[in-house]
Amino acid sequence: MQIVILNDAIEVAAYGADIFTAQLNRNARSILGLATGSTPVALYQALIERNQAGDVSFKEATSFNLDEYLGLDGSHPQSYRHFMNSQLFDHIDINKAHTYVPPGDAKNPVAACHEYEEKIAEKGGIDIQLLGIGRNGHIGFNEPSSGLTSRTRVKTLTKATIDDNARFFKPDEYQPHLSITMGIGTILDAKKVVLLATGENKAEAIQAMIEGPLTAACPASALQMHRDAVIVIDKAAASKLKDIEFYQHIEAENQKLQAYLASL
Ligand SMILES: N[C@@H]1[C@@H](O)[C@H](O)[C@@H](COP(=O)(O)O)O[C@@H]1O
Repeated sequence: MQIVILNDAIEVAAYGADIFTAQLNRNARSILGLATGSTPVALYQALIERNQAGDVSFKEATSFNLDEYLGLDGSHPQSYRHFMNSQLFDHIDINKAHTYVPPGDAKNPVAACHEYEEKIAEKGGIDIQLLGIGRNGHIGFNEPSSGLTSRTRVKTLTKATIDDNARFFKPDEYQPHLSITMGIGTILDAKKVVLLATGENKAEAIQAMIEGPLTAACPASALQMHRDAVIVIDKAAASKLKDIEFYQHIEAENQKLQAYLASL
């Protein structure tokens, strides 16, 4: 894991946007794995600005989202398809036919999960996967107890996640308790993984993910097994890490090494 600790959410979003911009400028046909939640919004805003300024293009890119609520179709304002359209796709030059979100209205959700996996494989796999993290350590909608090699499937949400996401729904609005989510195995197959987290309410999950044991009790801890996982967090989200100074030291050394390699 590469652990990058920055001052605040603005720096985290800019750092994440730099990684995605570099990826797309290296390979315009990149297969992007995208995420929802409030954390990536600022990163998407940065990408929209860069796209409109002509600094990065999504014209040739393809995207796969991590998850979707089961029971909501894409026109529902709380669906993740709607979120992606309004927060990113409507404002950039991506071909929407090349943006995939698990179908929350699938008649046969189990078959839809298999088809989603097949589609990812058909496109050649995900080059770079963006992730947030739930307070209970979930990634996508892989709640605690999720299999560490799981694939895209229907998952039941925990009460904690339903409560955390209730803020997006009106008090009398139906809030799904089921989802379709990429599995942890699906996420680990991405060539690169970038997890963003900000704020003190993520500090416990971040500590468990980085310093805790590899365990289904903290699904994000599976990223310890990924060969190219970058964890970008602000100081508040890093505040419960026991070895924070060591991680900062490693990153400083890493930057020196990168500068040296670039000078060769
Ligand atoms: N399925 C999403 C996750 O992918 C996301 O990481 C999490 C945290 O969201 P936020 O960034 O709003 O804290 O929310 C939802 O549960």
